[in-house]
Amino acid sequence: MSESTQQAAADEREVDVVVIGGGSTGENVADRAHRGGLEQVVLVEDELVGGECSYWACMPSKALLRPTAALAAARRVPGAAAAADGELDVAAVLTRRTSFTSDWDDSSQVQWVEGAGLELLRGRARLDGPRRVVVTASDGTTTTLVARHGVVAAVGSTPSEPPIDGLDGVPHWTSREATSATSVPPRLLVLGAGVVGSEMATAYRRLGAEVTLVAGSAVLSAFEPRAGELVADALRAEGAEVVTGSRATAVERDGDDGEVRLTLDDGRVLVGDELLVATGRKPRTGDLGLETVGLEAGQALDIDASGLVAGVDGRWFYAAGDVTGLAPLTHMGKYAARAVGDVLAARARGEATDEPAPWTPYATTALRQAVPQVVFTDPEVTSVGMTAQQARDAGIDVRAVELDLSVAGSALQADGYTGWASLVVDEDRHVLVGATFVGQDVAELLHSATVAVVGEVPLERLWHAVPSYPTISEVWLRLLESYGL
Ligand SMILES: Cc1cc2nc3c(=O)[nH]c(=O)nc-3n(C[C@H](O)[C@H](O)[C@H](O)COP(=O)(O)OP(=O)(O)OC[C@H]3O[C@@H](n4cnc5c(N)ncnc54)[C@H](O)[C@@H]3O)c2cc1C
Ligand SMILES: NC(=O)c1ccc[n+]([C@@H]2O[C@H](COP(=O)([O-])OP(=O)(O)OC[C@H]3O[C@@H](n4cnc5c(N)ncnc54)[C@H](O)[C@@H]3O)[C@@H](O)[C@H]2O)c1
Repeated sequence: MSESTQQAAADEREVDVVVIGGGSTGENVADRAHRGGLEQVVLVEDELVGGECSYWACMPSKALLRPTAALAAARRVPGAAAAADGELDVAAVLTRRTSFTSDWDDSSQVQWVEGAGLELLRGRARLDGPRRVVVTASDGTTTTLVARHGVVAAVGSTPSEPPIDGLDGVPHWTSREATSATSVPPRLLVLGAGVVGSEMATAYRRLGAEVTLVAGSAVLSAFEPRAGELVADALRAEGAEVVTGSRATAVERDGDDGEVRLTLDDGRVLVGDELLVATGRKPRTGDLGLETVGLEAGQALDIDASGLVAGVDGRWFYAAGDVTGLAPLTHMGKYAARAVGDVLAARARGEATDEPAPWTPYATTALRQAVPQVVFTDPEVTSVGMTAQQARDAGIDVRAVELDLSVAGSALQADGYTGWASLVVDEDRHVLVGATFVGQDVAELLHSATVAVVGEVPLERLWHAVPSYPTISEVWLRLLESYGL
């Protein structure tokens, strides 16, 4: 027992489960474990209950994007366009965004936690050896929890920034400032053209900023290459500058909020009034006490199919959500959370002792095989499963079919509709292992592809899933025809 734990011994309590992190993932683990029959489930949260998604990620970012997408959509439909020729009301957009974050107040989520029968403990949690968690409250008092059935790390991730000369000393935006800003900078530099960079470049361009998007790679390089090309084309068409294949080497700023100058590896210097660094995320495990259970501080937590962390003795330490480095998305964190909460309850009853088989109730198979994602740029980019290249790299005998998205439904949706779609087929099994749709309003098309991938529906049977006319879903028919059905 460490010195800090000895001091806190008077406050030591045994409980069923400790969930560290009250974000969307942690809330769901705790709820499922409790519903499964575990009475004393303690949720430990250091900041706002609800985590990144509610306050600085999904909700506010989509709230910034949605009004601009609605306006752009109306302007693409003659007749409606005439009624939509005014200016975007930026103040109203920001106000609505703030309402979606409940003004960064977590009272309603706290109410939900309490109503669900969970115990909320405010403070910073640290592991202190197997099954032990020391929680330090903001006034310095500590509580030691000893978990009978398990400890779950659902601590999320934080921005990861590249080593750029001067960056540490220059105040700049991360996704938190970009999603909570109270005004729009006249000129915004965005470093990183992944999901955060592409979405925020779209939002801020449409809110009136001059935007320059810079990436070492192509835009949205984790997706099919055509998806990123179409998003880059659209951003350029709306007046943003898109610089790909360039790395930033140095940054400087006049004072704390003056002009920012970003130097690129080809010598160019970009100038802006604000800089958003959106170059990926890292697991929030730097100060979690991982070394007290034989793991390395700062590492992503490697999990088995039931969420059990690899490299730790005994069956008590689980992880879910961004901290695992797998599919850092709210819906996938919650999917993993359901499995972990359920398996904790099952194992407390003496059931589910082995690692679960793929696609069985306690398994998180989709985390590795069928991750759906929507990027809310315009065009939207949606994908599930593997890109053609990823499938080839995995040794699958692949055939990819792709086409421009142009069907009666898309023509009706918007004049000049621009879109693209592809299917990645495993030729041995004749099933889909991946799909991508790009275009306005394709987000709702994605779940059909997810069902096809997860269900391993043979193409010959998929042929009988007839898309309604005239909808954008008709692209499914065109894709299957292109395949040769
Ligand atoms: C700008 C942006 C937009 C995004 N948009 C989307 C989207 O549209 N759709 C989507 O699916 N995903 C989106 N994501 C990803 C999504 O936000 C994350 O995948 C999700 O929030 C992860 O949830 P989590 O519960 O694992 O982690 P978090 O939400 O980060 O929650 C972890 C919680 O743990 C707490 N915590 C950490 N360490 C401790 C500790 N030691 N003690 C106590 N508490 C601790 C933190 O305070 C935090 O509340 C977006 C991300 C960003 C950055
Ligand atoms: N709609 C959504 O689902 C949504 C929205 C936002 C974020 N997210 C989640 O958040 C995660 C993090 O997003 P992100 O955009 O921060 O990361 P990301 O991994 O998607 O993209 C990082 C980008 O930074 C670039 N980059 C890295 N180092 C660089 C350097 N030194 N110089 C220039 N460019 C550099 C990369 O080339 C890439 O374009 C995503 O993986 C996603 O899961 C999801």
